[in-house]
Amino acid sequence: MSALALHEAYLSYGNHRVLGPVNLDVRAGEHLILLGKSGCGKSTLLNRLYTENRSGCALIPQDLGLVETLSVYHNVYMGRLQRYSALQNMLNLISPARGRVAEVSPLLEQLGLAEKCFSSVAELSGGQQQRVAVARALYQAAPVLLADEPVSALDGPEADRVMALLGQYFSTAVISLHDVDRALRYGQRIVAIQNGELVLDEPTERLTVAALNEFY
Ligand SMILES: Nc1ncnc2c1ncn2[C@@H]1O[C@H](COP(=O)(O)OP(=O)(O)OP(=O)(O)O)[C@@H](O)[C@H]1O
Repeated sequence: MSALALHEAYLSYGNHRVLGPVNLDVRAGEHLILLGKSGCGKSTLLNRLYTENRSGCALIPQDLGLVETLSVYHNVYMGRLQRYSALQNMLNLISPARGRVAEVSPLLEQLGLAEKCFSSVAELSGGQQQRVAVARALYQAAPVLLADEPVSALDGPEADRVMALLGQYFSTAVISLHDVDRALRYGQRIVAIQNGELVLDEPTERLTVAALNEFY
């Protein structure tokens, strides 16, 4: 069953065509990794998938989309903002609801952020901020994850832990990465972008690091 699909799609900014025609079916239950040189169009593709499937997707954007003046807790809570009334959201902003804190805390624990729950995001390192964006996506618990280089600011072991966590929480995901070795370890299917086209679309088991390095 297809979870997300684009058929004969052209992705442009004004007159500048970035990708197209794009034909892509993301099947429910698969982890698809997007690879390709900087500027090839990975974010553009992820953003289009999100724009067309907003209600069913959790997005970790490349710029993280955090509110730096708010606490870690409040940023993670934003993953479920739509589930609550405006009044509940406002009250929670002033005084965090105990039940919600109890839901968010284990996620922060898993991401090594437990002690930062009520710190403002502005006070965190880049890697910590990236983990807050990951926690917000986990908390949202949407059927599909769209993630744009979600571990780029993390060291190797931490990046692997976060990738494993994303895999555990989301059965269906489209994730852009720059690390081909990690792509082979975490993806079931790899799509590479080059010169405005999806030039490779293969199950991971048919691919090697050397084959993927061709796209860099
Ligand atoms: N808002 C925008 N307006 C105009 N052009 C844009 C915009 N965003 C991206 N582009 C252009 O679209 C192309 C694809 O950019 P995109 O950010 O999708 O690449 P990417 O593969 O995600 O790159 P990176 O790996 O560096 O994040 C680039 O040529 C970029 O300059």
